[in-house]
Amino acid sequence: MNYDLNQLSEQQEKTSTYKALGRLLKLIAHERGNLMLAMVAIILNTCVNLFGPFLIGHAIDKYVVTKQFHGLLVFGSILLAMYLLGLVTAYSQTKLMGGVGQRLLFTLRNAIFSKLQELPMAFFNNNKAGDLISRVNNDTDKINQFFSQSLMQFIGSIFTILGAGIFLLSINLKLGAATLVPAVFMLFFTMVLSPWVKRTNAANLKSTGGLSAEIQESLNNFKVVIAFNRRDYFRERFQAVNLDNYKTALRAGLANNLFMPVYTLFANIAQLVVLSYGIYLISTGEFSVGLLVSYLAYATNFYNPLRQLAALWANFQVAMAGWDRISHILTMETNLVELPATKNAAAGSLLEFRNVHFSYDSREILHNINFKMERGKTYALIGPTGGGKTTTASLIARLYDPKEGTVLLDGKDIREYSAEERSRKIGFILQEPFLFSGTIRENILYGNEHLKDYSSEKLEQLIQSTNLGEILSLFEDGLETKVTASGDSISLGQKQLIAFMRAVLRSPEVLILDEATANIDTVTEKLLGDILKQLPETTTQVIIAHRLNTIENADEIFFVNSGEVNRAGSLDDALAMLLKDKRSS
Ligand SMILES: Nc1ncnc2c1ncn2[C@@H]1O[C@H](COP(=O)(O)OP(=O)(O)OP(=O)(O)O)[C@@H](O)[C@H]1O
Repeated sequence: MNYDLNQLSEQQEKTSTYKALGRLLKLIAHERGNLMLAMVAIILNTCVNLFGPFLIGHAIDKYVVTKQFHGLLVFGSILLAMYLLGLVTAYSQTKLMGGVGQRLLFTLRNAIFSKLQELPMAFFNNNKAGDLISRVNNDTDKINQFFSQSLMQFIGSIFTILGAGIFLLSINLKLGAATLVPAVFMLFFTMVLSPWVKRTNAANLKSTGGLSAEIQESLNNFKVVIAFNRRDYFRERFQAVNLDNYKTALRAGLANNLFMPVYTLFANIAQLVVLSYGIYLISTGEFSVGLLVSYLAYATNFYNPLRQLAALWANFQVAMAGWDRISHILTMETNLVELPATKNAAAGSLLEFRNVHFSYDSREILHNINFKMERGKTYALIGPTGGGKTTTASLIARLYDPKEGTVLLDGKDIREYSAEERSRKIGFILQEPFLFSGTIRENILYGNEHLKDYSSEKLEQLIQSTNLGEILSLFEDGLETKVTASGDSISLGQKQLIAFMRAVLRSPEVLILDEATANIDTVTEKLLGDILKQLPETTTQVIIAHRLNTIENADEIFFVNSGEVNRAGSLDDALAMLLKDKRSS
């Protein structure tokens, strides 16, 4: 599956707007009641606006021309009541649709975020966090803006246009037809221009995503930026994407604002037609002054909402471009599907790689790998940098699936385990452990749901009984030690210690340590070694290490390099293999 969202957008640029709209409307299907109420409000509002000019024209011909001014008072009162109804209906529809828009925003953000939680590593390897943030924050808001501010105006405008059109044609067919001719040109102009408007808006949203990704990258790497004094480097990169964003925004602005002046021109031409043709008809006695006044108002009522539609149409195109970007995420599926469980798992090795091939992209990283790991034993993976150790460990933890072949856990294809079962069985301490802002206690509880209701005392007892007490005592405030966002308030070694406690407390059947002690002093490293020795006898350990002293107690050593995983025999053999590799490279 292709997980690159930006590449996908290019391939699917021609998605039909109406299909996309259909899918979006499904998301607010449960708001049917509110939508209907808002619709009633907008229809009432439209009727008020449409009948006003008719009543005024009628009053002029019947009471002003004949000088019966008492009737004007009655009509004035009716008009006032209608305008008040207009106020109430306009307020109601704004309030109702504001709610619908905000709830849609809420639902969309939840849906995208839950989808992001389901997607596999490959998705995150292919997309920048900043771009994803922009989709969750910015693109969803574009849709909210359309629904809460524009949709009802949109529908209201269409009703007003239809109503005014009917009045125009029914008052005088010839004059009505002449008045509507400019509208046909407007329709044609809109149809031709819309796809381009949507494209320019999509390019602008993509560029906003790129801008957000750039900011995120430079903020994440601020230490390197400062240490190398390369602020100018990121400044230049930022300026480049900012400039691109500025240009795409200008283009989108130009596209969005092109409708309005053109529509205004057509509306003015229509007024000219009404005036000149209308005066001609009065001179021939076919038309009255009152009717012409009403007629001018209806022509305005027809063309003003059309002009408003121009602005709303641009908002609609922006919202649809945003929705395209969001729906690409929502339609993504994880490629790590769960296979139906087979009944009889053949008992045997705890872990087995059977004819495994793996590549991230086109370059093969692991080629036809076969090995077994037994329960309760300790295995070491060694090899040169970039040799494929972390990749092998990632396949054991099913962060990825092999392109070919099978990884078996406890005799069963690893794909048959549910994500919960698998993560209960396998503990993984990553090269760069990630901590959440909060306390050590909260970080330890992450992934250890069964300990959630433990009191601090009970948790401390457990920590002592699993021999982790000495590690915890290295932190001044124990379990309550504060960890700030992304764990920058503590050292890398301390992070590894917390990740170590988190993994050991889960009592996994397989514990993978990927360079897990690389940043820890020798005394503490020995302490961790002692704790590992005291893990249940059935725990299988897979240790990835560059420092050979950390693996001297391993039962078996695998040498991972150039797509192969080979048994290294003794520690001396492993060292010889490493040296040979160094010399030949
Ligand atoms: N997400 C990824 N996308 C594309 N290629 C990757 C990715 N992760 C790793 N690789 C490539 O796969 C190869 C093996 O990487 P891996 O991290 O497994 O090596 P390693 O032996 O663990 O290295 P180290 O000792 O430096 O941690 C490397 O050439 C690396 O460039």
